[in-house]
Amino acid sequence: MTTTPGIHRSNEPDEVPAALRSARATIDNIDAALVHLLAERFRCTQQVGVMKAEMHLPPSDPDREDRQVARLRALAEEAGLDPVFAEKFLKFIVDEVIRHHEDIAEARANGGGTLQS
Ligand SMILES: O=C(O)C(=O)C[C@]1(C(=O)O)C=C[C@@H](O)C=C1
Repeated sequence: MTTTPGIHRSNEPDEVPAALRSARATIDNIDAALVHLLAERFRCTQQVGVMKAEMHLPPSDPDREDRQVARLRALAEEAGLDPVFAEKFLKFIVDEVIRHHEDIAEARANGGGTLQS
Protein backbone atom coordinates (compact mmCIF):
# COMPACT_ATOMS: atom_id res chain seq x y z
CA MET A 1 0.00 0.00 0.00
CA THR A 2 1.38 3.44 -0.94
CA THR A 3 0.82 6.40 1.37
CA THR A 4 0.67 10.12 0.70
CA PRO A 5 0.65 12.58 3.60
CA GLY A 6 -2.75 14.24 4.04
CA ILE A 7 -4.46 11.80 1.71
CA HIS A 8 -6.96 9.22 2.96
CA ARG A 9 -5.05 5.93 3.46
CA SER A 10 -7.03 3.20 1.82
CA ASN A 11 -6.67 -0.42 2.78
CA GLU A 12 -7.12 -1.44 -0.85
CA PRO A 13 -4.64 -3.78 -2.52
CA ASP A 14 -2.09 -2.00 -4.79
CA GLU A 15 -3.59 -3.47 -7.95
CA VAL A 16 -6.92 -1.64 -7.47
CA PRO A 17 -7.15 1.11 -10.14
CA ALA A 18 -6.67 4.68 -8.89
CA ALA A 19 -10.20 5.86 -9.85
CA LEU A 20 -11.83 2.98 -7.99
CA ARG A 21 -9.50 3.48 -5.02
CA SER A 22 -10.44 7.17 -4.94
CA ALA A 23 -14.17 6.43 -5.17
CA ARG A 24 -13.82 3.93 -2.31
CA ALA A 25 -11.97 6.49 -0.20
CA THR A 26 -14.92 8.85 -0.69
CA ILE A 27 -17.35 6.08 0.26
CA ASP A 28 -15.31 5.35 3.40
CA ASN A 29 -15.36 9.02 4.42
CA ILE A 30 -19.11 9.22 3.87
CA ASP A 31 -19.67 6.01 5.86
CA ALA A 32 -17.58 7.45 8.70
CA ALA A 33 -19.68 10.63 8.64
CA LEU A 34 -22.87 8.55 8.71
CA VAL A 35 -21.64 6.63 11.75
CA HIS A 36 -20.87 9.88 13.56
CA LEU A 37 -24.21 11.40 12.59
CA LEU A 38 -26.09 8.32 13.75
CA ALA A 39 -24.16 8.26 17.03
CA GLU A 40 -25.16 11.90 17.64
CA ARG A 41 -28.78 11.19 16.69
CA PHE A 42 -28.96 8.26 19.13
CA ARG A 43 -27.26 10.29 21.85
CA CYS A 44 -30.02 12.88 21.41
CA THR A 45 -32.86 10.35 21.25
CA GLN A 46 -31.59 8.71 24.46
CA GLN A 47 -32.23 12.07 26.17
CA VAL A 48 -35.66 12.26 24.54
CA GLY A 49 -36.35 8.75 25.85
CA VAL A 50 -35.51 9.86 29.39
CA MET A 51 -37.71 12.98 29.07
CA LYS A 52 -40.61 10.93 27.73
CA ALA A 53 -40.29 8.37 30.52
CA GLU A 54 -40.18 11.14 33.14
CA MET A 55 -43.25 12.81 31.61
CA HIS A 56 -45.05 9.48 31.17
CA LEU A 57 -45.32 10.03 27.42
CA PRO A 58 -45.58 7.00 25.12
CA PRO A 59 -42.35 5.86 23.43
CA SER A 60 -43.71 6.40 19.92
CA ASP A 61 -45.40 9.45 18.42
CA PRO A 62 -47.02 8.43 15.11
CA ASP A 63 -48.10 11.99 14.22
CA ARG A 64 -44.53 13.22 14.58
CA GLU A 65 -43.36 10.28 12.45
CA ASP A 66 -45.87 11.17 9.71
CA ARG A 67 -44.46 14.70 9.61
CA GLN A 68 -40.88 13.39 9.54
CA VAL A 69 -41.70 11.00 6.67
CA ALA A 70 -43.36 13.75 4.61
CA ARG A 71 -40.41 16.09 5.18
CA LEU A 72 -37.74 13.48 4.44
CA ARG A 73 -39.50 12.23 1.32
CA ALA A 74 -39.58 15.79 -0.04
CA LEU A 75 -35.93 16.33 0.86
CA ALA A 76 -34.99 13.03 -0.78
CA GLU A 77 -36.80 13.96 -4.00
CA GLU A 78 -35.01 17.30 -4.10
CA ALA A 79 -31.68 15.59 -3.48
CA GLY A 80 -32.15 12.85 -6.08
CA LEU A 81 -32.47 10.08 -3.50
CA ASP A 82 -35.22 7.46 -3.81
CA PRO A 83 -37.95 8.66 -1.39
CA VAL A 84 -39.09 5.08 -0.76
CA PHE A 85 -35.58 4.25 0.41
CA ALA A 86 -35.44 7.45 2.54
CA GLU A 87 -38.70 6.47 4.25
CA LYS A 88 -37.51 2.89 4.87
CA PHE A 89 -34.21 4.17 6.29
CA LEU A 90 -36.01 6.57 8.65
CA LYS A 91 -38.38 3.82 9.80
CA PHE A 92 -35.43 1.49 10.46
CA ILE A 93 -33.83 4.10 12.71
CA VAL A 94 -37.02 5.23 14.43
CA ASP A 95 -38.04 1.63 15.22
CA GLU A 96 -34.70 1.17 16.99
CA VAL A 97 -35.20 4.47 18.87
CA ILE A 98 -38.64 3.33 20.01
CA ARG A 99 -37.11 0.10 21.35
CA HIS A 100 -34.59 2.21 23.31
CA HIS A 101 -37.42 4.44 24.63
CA GLU A 102 -39.31 1.32 25.76
CA ASP A 103 -36.21 0.01 27.56
CA ILE A 104 -35.72 3.36 29.32
CA ALA A 105 -39.39 3.49 30.39
CA GLU A 106 -39.26 -0.10 31.63
CA ALA A 107 -36.04 0.51 33.59
CA ARG A 108 -37.66 3.56 35.18
CA ALA A 109 -40.86 1.69 36.00
CA ASN A 110 -38.72 -0.97 37.72
CA GLY A 111 -37.02 1.71 39.78
CA GLY A 112 -33.82 1.25 37.82
CA GLY A 113 -32.88 4.83 36.94
CA THR A 114 -32.44 6.07 33.39
CA LEU A 115 -29.90 3.70 31.77
CA GLN A 116 -27.83 6.85 31.16
CA SER A 117 -24.80 6.42 33.36
O1 LIG B 1 -39.63 12.96 18.52
C1 LIG B 1 -39.86 12.06 19.33
O2 LIG B 1 -40.85 12.07 20.06
C2 LIG B 1 -38.96 10.92 19.43
O3 LIG B 1 -39.10 10.10 20.31
C3 LIG B 1 -37.91 10.75 18.39
C4 LIG B 1 -38.37 9.86 17.24
C5 LIG B 1 -37.18 9.85 16.24
O4 LIG B 1 -36.29 9.01 16.40
O5 LIG B 1 -37.15 10.72 15.35
C6 LIG B 1 -38.61 8.48 17.76
C7 LIG B 1 -39.86 8.03 18.07
C8 LIG B 1 -41.08 8.77 17.78
O6 LIG B 1 -42.12 7.93 17.33
C9 LIG B 1 -40.84 9.90 16.86
C10 LIG B 1 -39.60 10.39 16.60
